[in-house]
Amino acid sequence: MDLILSSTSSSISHHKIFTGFSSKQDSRHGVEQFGSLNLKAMPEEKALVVTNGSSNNKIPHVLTMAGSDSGAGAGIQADLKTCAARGVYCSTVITAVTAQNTVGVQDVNILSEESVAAQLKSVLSDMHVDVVKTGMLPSTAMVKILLDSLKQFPVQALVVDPVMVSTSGHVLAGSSILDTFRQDLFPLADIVTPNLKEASALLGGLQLETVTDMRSAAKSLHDMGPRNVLVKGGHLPSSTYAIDIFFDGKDFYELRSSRIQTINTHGTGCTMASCIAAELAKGSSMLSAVKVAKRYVETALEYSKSIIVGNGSQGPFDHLFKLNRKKSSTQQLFDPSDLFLYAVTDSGMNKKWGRSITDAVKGAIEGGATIVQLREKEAETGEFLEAAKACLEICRAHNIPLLINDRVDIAMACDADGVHVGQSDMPVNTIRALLGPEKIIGVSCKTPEHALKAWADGADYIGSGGVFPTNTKANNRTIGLDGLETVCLASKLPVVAIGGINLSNAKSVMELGVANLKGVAVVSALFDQECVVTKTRKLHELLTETVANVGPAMV
Ligand SMILES: Cc1ncc(COP(=O)(O)OP(=O)(O)O)c(N)n1
Ligand SMILES: Cc1nc(C(=O)O)sc1CCOP(=O)(O)O
Ligand SMILES: [Mg+2]
Repeated sequence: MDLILSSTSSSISHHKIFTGFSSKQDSRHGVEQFGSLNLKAMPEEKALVVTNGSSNNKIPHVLTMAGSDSGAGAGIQADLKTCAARGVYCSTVITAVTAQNTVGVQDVNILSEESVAAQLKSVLSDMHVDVVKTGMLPSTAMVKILLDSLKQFPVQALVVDPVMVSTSGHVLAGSSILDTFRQDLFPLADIVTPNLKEASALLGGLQLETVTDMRSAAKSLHDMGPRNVLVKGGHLPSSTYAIDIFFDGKDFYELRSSRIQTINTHGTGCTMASCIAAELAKGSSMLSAVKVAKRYVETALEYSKSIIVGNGSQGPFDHLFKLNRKKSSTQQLFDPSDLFLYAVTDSGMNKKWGRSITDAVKGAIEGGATIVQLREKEAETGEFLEAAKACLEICRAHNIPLLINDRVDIAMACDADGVHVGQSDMPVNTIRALLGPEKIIGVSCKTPEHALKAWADGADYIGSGGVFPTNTKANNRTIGLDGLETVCLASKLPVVAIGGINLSNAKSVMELGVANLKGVAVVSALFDQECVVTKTRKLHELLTETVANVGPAMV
């Protein structure tokens, strides 16, 4: 998935000051700080135990208020599975019981207002809920009940998926509710996540057929009061990609993922919204939550594209595709600026200079390396795994991402932050399905075609080279500074340059001044040296100085 293709500012001035939603920032829903002591309307001693974010016993908690889907692809069931897959507790308030399957919706039984109010009270009066996510809200009265409950029991964030029509075309909330959504619910929402049909209905039947239309829709919906809007373009006609527009009141972000060829798409909307809620409950910023959610859906669809559940024309997908993987709690999320000084290890060089791989990694980090890749071509598997675990500990202690070259198995076994692979290694989409949405994947690219494929396959960055001749990699084709520039200009992903880069030529690389060229990856200039710290530090200083002179395009 291409997470952010463009981010352009809107010229509108907004009536609210956007503070963003993150673990360190406040929210409007009455809780001072996520992760700090939160004394909601609860018995005092209980609040102290369950709401202190620093307590190991506190599990992030999403409450979903939605309809039950008997086929379990969407609604409450999708929300439960999504939260489970993302490591978040999920409680439920059921608004309606639908009878549906892969063919369509056969029956809808709306629960009484009393029952809905009682469910809300049961959960909110007892449990610490971080985020409320709404799906099918079949009546105005239910919206009002929710709003009253939130007044009494404030939560950290409100995610509103304005469900109106099932994918099979069944009406799940009538048009009479539109005014309530617009006037009462949206102003309290941290994000609303309509699909094209819902956005159109909310905007009085406005035709939405292009990305430009989606942008204006996001802006108009934002004017109704939510802090953020995500217009999902999954049904956009004649688009090669699944494009969503995220608008935070200031900037537009165009989020693209590959359009997976499958009929198993039932429940993607509910899943997207509940994944956003789950990530927010864990303390993510809104943009990061949306990015992870989009990638989670894309990965689940890719993984489930051939599964068969039912005989109808729209099947569910497998939310729990990575159930057998343990979840990392300290994963480094990818930041393109991490590519600035990319240290790639080499066991031969370390042996030559009589140092261990862990000492090499420590030295590089001390000298200013911003990301580390273990490239141990000769290592025996067991030895490599032990070394990787030891290096991961060092990297985690310094918040430096650790990637593994080639060996997806080693990366999985030690829970590294990601992998770097070449053109003839395991395909990126397979790696993504194995590693999940948040791991970092880099791919070596020598041509614009490689670069575009890496992006379409869901990589996070590309390594491009050899910029200069190198002795470190046998038979490596040199593409030169020109070749690097051509790849950078074609790439929709951030780029790190590699191959023969050292203190005497790194300046010429960074002086290319292409915005997505984020740094240099280096082996011998750091590790075929007596002192790794000194060489890394010198290169860091040189890069910093060069980037400062080249100007803001590089940052
Ligand atoms: C950052 C970075 N870029 C390119 C490479 C080369 O990877 P690959 O083409 O798979 O070759 P090997 O490193 O496996 O020999 C890299 N390792 N890192
Ligand atoms: C590992 C690697 N990949 C390359 C590519 O062109 O993709 S060049 C290379 C070797 C880089 O080592 P040094 O910094 O010692 O030249
Ligand atoms: Mg390789």
